[in-house]
Amino acid sequence: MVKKAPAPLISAGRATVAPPPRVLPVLQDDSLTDLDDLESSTNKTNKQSRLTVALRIRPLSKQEKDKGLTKIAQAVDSQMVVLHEPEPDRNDPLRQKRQQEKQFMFDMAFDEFIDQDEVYNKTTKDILDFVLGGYHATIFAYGPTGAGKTHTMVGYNSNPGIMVRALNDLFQRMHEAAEEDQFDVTMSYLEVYNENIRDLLRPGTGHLDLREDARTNEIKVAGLLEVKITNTDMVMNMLQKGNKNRTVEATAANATSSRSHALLQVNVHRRSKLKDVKGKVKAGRLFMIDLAGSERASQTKNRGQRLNEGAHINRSLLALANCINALAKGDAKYVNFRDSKLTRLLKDALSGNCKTVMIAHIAPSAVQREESFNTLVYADRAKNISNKLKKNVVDVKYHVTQYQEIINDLKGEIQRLKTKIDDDGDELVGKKGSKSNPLGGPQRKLSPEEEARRKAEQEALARLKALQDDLVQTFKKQMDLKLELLIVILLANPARHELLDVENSMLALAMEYERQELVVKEYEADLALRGRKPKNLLAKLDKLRENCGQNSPAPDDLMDEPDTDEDDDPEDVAQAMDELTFIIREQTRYDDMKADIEKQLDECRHKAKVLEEELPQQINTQEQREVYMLLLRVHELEIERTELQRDALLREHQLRRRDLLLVRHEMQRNLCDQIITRQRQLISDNGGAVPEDLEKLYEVYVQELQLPNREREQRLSGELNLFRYDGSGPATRVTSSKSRGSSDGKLPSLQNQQNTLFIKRQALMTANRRPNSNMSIKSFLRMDVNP
Ligand SMILES: Nc1ncnc2c1ncn2[C@@H]1O[C@H](COP(=O)(O)OP(=O)(O)OP(=O)(O)O)[C@@H](O)[C@H]1O
Repeated sequence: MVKKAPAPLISAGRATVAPPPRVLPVLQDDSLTDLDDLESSTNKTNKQSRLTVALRIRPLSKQEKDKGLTKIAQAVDSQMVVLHEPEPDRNDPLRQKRQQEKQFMFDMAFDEFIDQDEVYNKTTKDILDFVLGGYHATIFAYGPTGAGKTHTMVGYNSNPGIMVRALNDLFQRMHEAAEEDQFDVTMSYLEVYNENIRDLLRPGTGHLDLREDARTNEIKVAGLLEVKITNTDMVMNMLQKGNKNRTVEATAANATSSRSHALLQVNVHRRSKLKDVKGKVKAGRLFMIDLAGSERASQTKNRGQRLNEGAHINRSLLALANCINALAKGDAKYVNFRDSKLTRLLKDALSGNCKTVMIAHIAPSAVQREESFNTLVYADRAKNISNKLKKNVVDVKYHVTQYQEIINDLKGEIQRLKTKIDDDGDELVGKKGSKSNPLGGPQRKLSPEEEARRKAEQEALARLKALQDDLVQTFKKQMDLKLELLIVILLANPARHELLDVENSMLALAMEYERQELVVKEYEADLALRGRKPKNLLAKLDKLRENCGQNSPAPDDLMDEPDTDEDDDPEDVAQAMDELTFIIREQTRYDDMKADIEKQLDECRHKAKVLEEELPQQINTQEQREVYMLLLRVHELEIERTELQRDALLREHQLRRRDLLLVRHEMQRNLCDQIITRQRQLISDNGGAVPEDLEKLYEVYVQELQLPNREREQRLSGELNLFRYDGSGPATRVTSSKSRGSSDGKLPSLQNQQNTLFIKRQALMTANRRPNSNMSIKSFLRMDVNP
């Protein structure tokens, strides 16, 4: 029996991991708020996450090259894979008629030149944030035997695969976050061999059973060893141990063929070291799976035991393929996960609460064409599978209690010490004064020095008390001000009385401003085209804003300046100006309120600092010092709590704002579409011929609309680089890199191009409105526009 090369040992930062907290059952928290970037790939309305599918093609092996095999599979770009037909058989007319190549699109495509690091970075690196944020994630390698699955997932000492890289990275990140959070990490490693589950970390335990948790529907392996890991060295040891125990044999198709499916599971419990009032623990889970490869007996030339293994492997992979088929059709109800242990283990990854990445593998040579084609088809189908994502938050009851206890203890301690100080003060007075002379004897007259000392002590005590009260007041005021500031930031429109909608309203104001500004710009452009005197309305608005900023006494007057032009402004323009004036004043008002509160807060902070410096000098006894320290601590804790609440609200607010921005981009996009479509219609109505280069540019535009986002950006910027409009003639296709873009060597921004289109459309419409005027397409194109 051949064993796989041991897992590599690469050292990385160590992270110390705290002992596991006592946990209550797993809660499902639907919020996805701390995963901004990853969330963009999930549908926010139903929190569905589509399975991410990557396709990797391995290089031809030396033996394949020696045999003169040619490559028929190729990644033509970062997403598209093409599978060519082998040389057509002249004697087979059916084959000759077959389409010469098949194209497949995936989320990512990696050709032979893409190294392990890049594959890891693109498929898995970001998933770690997901896991550390309390989500479940699975990365699994799929494909026929010898296609490179183990190479990708496990790798070699010198060139480790995803499992090692992910665990190293995980510990690195935990190390970086160790100041704020505590982590509790466990791992288990198992294989499914001949439909039996074996513990790779404790192979002596025999076959293990699968159980389904009736409450959570989670599949569990009974008796599987779960090792608590605290650093990367430990992880590497465990991985090496597990890989040594994995069943690997030489076949004709692969000298180190995995005869089993290997599943590495890492559980990460994360909780805040800060006094987290919510007391939640995020329970993330990462599955990394190296499947055995499907095989054809003719290719592997297996006999006996190997043949039996192959049959088991094929059967479980067939069950997996059936599940993929059913899930891709959206028939989640009728998916039969029970057909094999593999599919039962993968149930969550394929249809549950899990962010899943499938890395499909194919070999490039013509000999494996059938297997490659099948893999591509299944990988393609898998793209249609979606999972429902939920953050897994574990409630740790004692965490909250503990936090409350800290405050209660501190308060109790303060009370005890205060009482002690009072008693000491009384005792002091009793010893020295008449009121509580314990002996009841005649009072001794105090010497002038004693009298002066007593007076000084009393004064010091009174000062200390006053300072304490002052400090408490300042802390309170500071907290009030912080809250007030929060309210001001959030409260953009007092009329609506919706605290959390402030920034949204501000944004809405800004959007409305842009919209109204467009009306004014359009009007100014129209005036310019008609040869009328410009009104400089925008400059007036700028001035108004400037004056508002300087608190000029009567900004209203600016807008009431008599108009020198004989015509009044059209109604819509006048309305737009009114709106714009109103918006500017509103924005200025909110800016002022915000600045005012911030100033008060600064003053308060300063005062607190002075007091904090002053107070210790007045403290004479240890007890007083302790009271002071405890008081500070209590207030610090309370401020901390307020700040946490504020951060949470701000964060929520930022998310809303981002949503609004998306809506706004979409609106802009629609506007552009309308402009382009109507402009084309106008050209066609006027019987004008669209120049070829402009037509091509339009084709690019239409194609670009149909492309997925990332490719859209690349393609559009590439294509736009080829076109240039210099204002002096028809747009030209530019070939030399030097002459690309505008005169300053830069490509005009998309926004500028849209503005250009917009202004030209206006010009054409205005010109054609005039009697006896019909602007030609040529002059339209030649028009000198400076958007
Ligand atoms: N991207 C790659 N670059 C270089 N060599 C590769 C690559 N992928 C695979 N190989 C090599 O191809 C051979 C087969 O790869 P591997 O064992 O990973 O295949 P597999 O899909 O896991 O096969 P099986 O299902 O039989 O276990 C190995 O010698 C491996 O080193």
